[in-house]
Amino acid sequence: MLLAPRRASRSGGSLSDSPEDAARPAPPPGQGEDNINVVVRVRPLSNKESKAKDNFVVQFPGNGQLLLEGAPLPAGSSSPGSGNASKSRLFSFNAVFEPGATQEDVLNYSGVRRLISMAVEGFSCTVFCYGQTGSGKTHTLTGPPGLFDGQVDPQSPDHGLVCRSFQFLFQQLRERSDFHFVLKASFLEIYNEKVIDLLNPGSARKPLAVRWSKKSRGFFVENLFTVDCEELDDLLAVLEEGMRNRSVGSHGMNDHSSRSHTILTVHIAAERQMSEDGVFISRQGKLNFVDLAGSEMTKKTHSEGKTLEEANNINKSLMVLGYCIASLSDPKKKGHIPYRDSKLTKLLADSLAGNGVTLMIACISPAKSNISESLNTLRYAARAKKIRTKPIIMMDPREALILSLKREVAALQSENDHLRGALRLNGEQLIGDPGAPRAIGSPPPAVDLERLAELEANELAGLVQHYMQENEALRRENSDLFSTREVLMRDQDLVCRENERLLKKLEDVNSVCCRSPIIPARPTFSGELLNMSLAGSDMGAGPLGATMGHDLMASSTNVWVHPVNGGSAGGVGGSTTALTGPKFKAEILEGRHSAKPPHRLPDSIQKELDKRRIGKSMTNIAESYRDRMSHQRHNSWDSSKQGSPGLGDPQAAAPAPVLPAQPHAPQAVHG
Ligand SMILES: Nc1ncnc2c1ncn2[C@@H]1O[C@H](COP(=O)(O)OP(=O)(O)OP(=O)(O)O)[C@@H](O)[C@H]1O
Repeated sequence: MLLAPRRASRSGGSLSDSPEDAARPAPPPGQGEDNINVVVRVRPLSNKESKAKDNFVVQFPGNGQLLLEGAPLPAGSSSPGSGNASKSRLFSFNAVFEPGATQEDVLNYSGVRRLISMAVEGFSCTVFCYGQTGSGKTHTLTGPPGLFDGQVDPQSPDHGLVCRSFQFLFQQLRERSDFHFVLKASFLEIYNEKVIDLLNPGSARKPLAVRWSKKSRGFFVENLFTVDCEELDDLLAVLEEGMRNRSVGSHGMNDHSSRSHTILTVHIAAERQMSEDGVFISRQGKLNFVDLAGSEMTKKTHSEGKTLEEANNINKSLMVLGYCIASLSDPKKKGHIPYRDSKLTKLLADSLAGNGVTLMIACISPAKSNISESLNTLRYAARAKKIRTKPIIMMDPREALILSLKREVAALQSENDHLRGALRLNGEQLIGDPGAPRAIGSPPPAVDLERLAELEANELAGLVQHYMQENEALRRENSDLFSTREVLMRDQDLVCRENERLLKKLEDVNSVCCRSPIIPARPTFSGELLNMSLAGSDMGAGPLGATMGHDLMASSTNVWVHPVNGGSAGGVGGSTTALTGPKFKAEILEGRHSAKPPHRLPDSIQKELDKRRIGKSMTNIAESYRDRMSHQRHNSWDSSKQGSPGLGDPQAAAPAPVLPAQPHAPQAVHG
C-alpha cells in the first residue's frame, strides 16, 4: 500500500493550522506580544549528496518536531576515549516542512498568509530565510535558479513564497473594497556591508546610506527607489528586476550562491473614510522578504579572493545577527542589543524586536555531511523562537485615537447587548431597553437582586451605566411633569378667582332679590335642579321627563323656598310649571300665591337644603366653570382637534367632567 508522503507537520503554535486560519483577523494594536514564529524546511538531498551516498540524518516525529540524529556534542562534553560522541537532538517549531513539501505547502502552512493579512491591516511584517549556504533559502523564497531568466511565467509551480504571497496579497486587497490601497515596492541588497538599490543600481552600484529616523524611530535607507505598484504584474516586475540585479556567485557548495542579503519590501498604505463627516483612517503596513546569504565554512566552499571576502562579510553580519538574536531571546540580558554593528541588523531591528510580526524560515540540508551547520541553524532558530515582539499598527496618532475610540464604543455596545442578554431570566426582561425611549408612567425596570452577586465586574459597571442613563431620562421626565403641574396650578388659580367673582355676583343678585318689595322670593335651585329645570320643557315633553319632573317635585327636599317671603310653589306635589312658568308669574302678580302663608319645611330638611344650597351650588358653578376652562386649555394645547365644543356650544353647558386628577401626558404639553 502506498502512503501519501507527509509533507508538513505543525505544532499548536501561533501560526495557522489551515489555509483558512491564515486569513484570520489580526490582533488589535498594542495588545499583547507575539513570539517570532519559526518554521523549518528540510530540502531533499542534492545530487551531489546522493551521489556521495550521504546519510539522511533528519527525522520527523510530527507535531512540529524535528529529530537530528547523531548531532555532534559540543567540544569538551564527551568523555575521554568515547571517540566522536554524538546524540540525537529533538527540536520543536511552529511547523516543519519535509523534503516532499511543495512551494504551495509552504504558503499554506507556514503562517505567511496570516502575516500578509496583518500587513494589510497595517502591521510591519517580515519573513526571513536563514541557513547555511545551499540549504534552500533562495529556493524557498523565490524559486530555483534560472526561474527569472527570460520570460517569467507567473503560474509556474516553481515560484517561491514571494510570488505566491503577491498573488495572495492582491486577493486580500480585492476583498477589502472598503479601503483604498496604495502599494509601493523597493528591493535592496547588502553586499559586502554596502546597501545597493536593486531597482536602480546604476553602473557604479553606488551604495546608499542607512540612517536613523527620529519620526519613525527606526533605521531607513536614504534615497532608496520605490516603485508604485497598481497591479500584480507591477510587483512581479519588481521581483524579476531585483532578482536579475542581485549578486550571485559560485562556490564549492552552490553553483548559484547568493553573495548578498536581499530585502524586498512592499509598503501597503490603506485609507478608509470612517464617517460621513470626512474622517479618514490611514495605515502603513509593510511586508519584508529577507533572503539572507548563507553562512559558509570557507574550508568547505573553497572560497578565495572575491568570494572569500564576500564570505567573510556574510559571516560577520550573520554573527552580529546571531548576537542580537541571542540577546533578545534571553530575558536576563536586558542590556545593549548590537543592532548598529551591521547594516543587516540595523534594517532588521524592527522586525526582530520592535513592533513587527516576524516569521523565520530556517532551511537545512538533511545530509550527514552538513550536520554541524544544520545543528547551528536549528539552535539559532530555537533561540529566535523565544524572541517576543510587540506588534502595533502603524498609523497617525490622531487617527489611532479615533480608531481606538470607535473600537471602545463598539466594545461598549456589544457589552451592553451581552448585559441585556445576561439579565434576561426565564425569558422575562429584567431591565428595559436603554436604547428605546422610555414611556412615561411605565414601571421602573426591575432587577433581580440575587443575580447581581453573580454578575462580573464589567457587567455591574454596565448595569450602573444603564441606570445612570435611565436616571437621566427620569430626571427629564420629572422636569416635564413639574412644568405640567405648574401650568395646571396656574389654571386652578384662575378658576378659583373666577369662582370667587361669580359667587360674589350671585350674592349681590340674591341680596337685591331679598330686598326688592315687588320681586317675590325666587326659588333657588341646586345646580342639579337648575340644570334639569332649564331643560324642563324638553324633559317634561317626554315620558322620561315627565317621570323625572314628577319625582323631583314629589321630593320637596330639592326645593328651597325663601324663608322670609315664603314659597308659593303650592306645597309638596305642586307642578314645576306652577313654579317657573308664566302662569306662576301671573299668579304672583294677582297676589294669589303671596297671600298664602309660607310653607314651612321641617327644620332638619330645611337645614339640609340650606347646606346644599350653599355647598352644592358653589361646587357646581365652580365645576362648570372649570370645565369650560379645561376645554379652552385643551383646545390651546391641541390645535389640531377641530370641532371641539367651544363656549357657545350647547355641549359646553352639559355637566363637565371634573379636571383630571392625572397630570396631562407630556406629548400634549410639548405638542
Ligand atoms: N526544497 C527544495 N526542493 C528542491 N530543490 C531544492 C530545495 N531547496 C533547495 N533546492 C535546490 O538546492 C540548490 C541550492 O538552493 P538555494 O540556492 O536556494 O540555497 P541557498 O540557501 O539560497 O544558498 P545560498 O546561501 O548559497 O544562496 C538549488 O539548486 C535549489 O534549487
